[in-house]
Amino acid sequence: SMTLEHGAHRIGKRIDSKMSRWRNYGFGQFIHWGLYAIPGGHWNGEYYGGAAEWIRSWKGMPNEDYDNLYTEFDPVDFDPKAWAEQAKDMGARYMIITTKHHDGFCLWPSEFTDYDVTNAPYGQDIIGPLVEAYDAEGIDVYLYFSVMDWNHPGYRSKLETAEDREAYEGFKEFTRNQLLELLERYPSTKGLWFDGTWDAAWKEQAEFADNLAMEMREMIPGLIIGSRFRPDDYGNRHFDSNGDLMGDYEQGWERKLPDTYEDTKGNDWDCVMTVPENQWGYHSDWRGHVKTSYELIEMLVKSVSLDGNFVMNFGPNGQGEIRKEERQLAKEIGEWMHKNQKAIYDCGYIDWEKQDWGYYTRNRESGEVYMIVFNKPINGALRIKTPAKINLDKIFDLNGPQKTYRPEEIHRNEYFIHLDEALLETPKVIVIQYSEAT
Ligand SMILES: C[C@@H]1N[C@@H](C#Cc2ccccc2)[C@H](O)[C@@H]1O
Repeated sequence: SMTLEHGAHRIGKRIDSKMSRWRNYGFGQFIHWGLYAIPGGHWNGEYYGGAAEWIRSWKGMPNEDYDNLYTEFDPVDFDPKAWAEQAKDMGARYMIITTKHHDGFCLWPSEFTDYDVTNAPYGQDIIGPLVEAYDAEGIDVYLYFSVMDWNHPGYRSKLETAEDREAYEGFKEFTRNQLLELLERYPSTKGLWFDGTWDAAWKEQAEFADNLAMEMREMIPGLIIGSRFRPDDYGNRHFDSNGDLMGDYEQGWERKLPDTYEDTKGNDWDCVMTVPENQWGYHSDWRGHVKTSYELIEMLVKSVSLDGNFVMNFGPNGQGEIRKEERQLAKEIGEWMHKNQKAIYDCGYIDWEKQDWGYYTRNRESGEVYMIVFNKPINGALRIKTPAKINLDKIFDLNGPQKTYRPEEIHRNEYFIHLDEALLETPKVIVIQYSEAT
């Protein structure tokens, strides 16, 4: 392997209690909110087919028109307590809020730029009340921060001239100042979710990013930072030039899921997921497929079954309201979570052979296994194959009358259990208590 100054500084998972808390969340909420919510995917009567939070990059939106949107930002319906209660009811255990997206507009009063909420009609801090409201609900808050910043004069996507490099030094200082400012203002945050770090200019900043990450971790010991922040000595991100994960967990699963445990490389990871195909910020005209609560629950379950966290995105509108489609999804997912959260919280992967009926999760403390059944076979027989020396001691429904199942052995370590239900209305959880033969 290569000698790297600024590659991975740890091989394998973090095992401290703060990271265990992160690992056990299971379910999180992403919130993308900012100036892009005002146009909501339209400008001058034209429909923008891209991701709403990228509308500034569209030829139909002149940059100066976008950059002046801050003069209209006055979300009179913003109600952080209502958002936090909804997240609690949905069963989210952490929340990631965009403090600054690629456009550079800051949802907190920043000392280092005028392009922030204090200079908009709204005039007040948005991040502080959100942190407070979510902390009050016991939901941990993480701060999303885009390094790429289209508003800052020193930002460069690549460094070609001496002038570029000069300007970029100022941009790096600005970036550091804003990050330390966020940790100073919101010390209860548990971590940072970085984005906008794919530029060539940033990929040359291995030493700067490494030192900044260390500085932030000194400010808040145990701070959780994923694989999307630092480039290594050769500009590699997520995994360094030796293939080792950089940061505390893998942030590569954006709008996609791993299919097998091997795909996760045995690392901690999160999947961040949009409700439409590709809209993070508010778009008033969702086209194409909009995911149902069934699909989102399956993605959540699949994530946990593969040792990851699933983070579902919400995009409040320009008035600060959460749209009805998202409210309905939160309600439906919450109904399932209220009855089945035991199969999600504090759970992760178990190396039993995946079956067509659905997914296994395993509680990391108790060792209790959960079968989460999505696909009932025509004959109602659910196959269970375990590694050798595993005894199935007790099998019963998580909900409803405590129905117990008698496994029918069909081969060594292979069984059927038989469902009574003619039809499953929602994904069904069955509990397996097992022991290992000594
Ligand atoms: C978490 C998500 N990352 C951002 C992006 C992107 C992007 C942009 C261009 C090509 C590929 C990905 C989205 O705007 C959203 O914030």
